[in-house]
Amino acid sequence: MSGVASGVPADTLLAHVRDVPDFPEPGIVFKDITGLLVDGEAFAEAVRRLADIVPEGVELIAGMEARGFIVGAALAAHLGIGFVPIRKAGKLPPPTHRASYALEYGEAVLEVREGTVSPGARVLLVDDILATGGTAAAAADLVEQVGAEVVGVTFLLELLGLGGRDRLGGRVVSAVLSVEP
Ligand SMILES: O=P(O)(O)OC[C@H]1O[C@H](OP(=O)(O)OP(=O)(O)O)[C@H](O)[C@@H]1O
Ligand SMILES: Nc1ncnc2[nH]cnc12
Repeated sequence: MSGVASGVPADTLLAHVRDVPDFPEPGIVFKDITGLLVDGEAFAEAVRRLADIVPEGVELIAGMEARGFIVGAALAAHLGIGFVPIRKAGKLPPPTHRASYALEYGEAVLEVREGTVSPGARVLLVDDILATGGTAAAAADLVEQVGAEVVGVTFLLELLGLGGRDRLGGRVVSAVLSVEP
């Protein structure tokens, strides 16, 4: 499912990502992608670049609340395939499947509505940022709980040095951009 790579350098996209020190808590440098989303050309370029690195054979995209909805749904529409929201606890009516996880700042529970991911479906997980990998690992557990296959995990931005890839074990992991945290 490769798209045509454009000539826009990756650092042009990175220039739209703002560093916010000590947010949401002291010691965290928050990578704010709002500037990339609000610029139509940059957002479109980001979606094309995500499409370029989608593994072959993906049937469905699952995105993690909330920023994974933005990039995941845009990518799914670009590719013409379906999108499943993986939500934080308490947002979806029952019945749901659940998985708990820890992230760079705090802990949370993810849920997916029963019946939205079919057993055997070839699913690509999509999120904006890979940090410790806790969110993506929990989302992968959820998808596998229902008997579907995680064919890859794709991010807009990978924060290097936080062990995210290690946390995702032998999975196919790809990212459009990468930076030191
Ligand atoms: O690799 P990890 O350490 O798990 O961190 C990455 C996750 O953290 C952020 O989400 P956050 O939970 O802040 O929620 P949001 O998308 O609702 O802002 C980001 O959008 C990823 O989902
Ligand atoms: N440093 C960071 N910036 C933005 N989102 C994040 N999610 C986890 N770590 C993050």
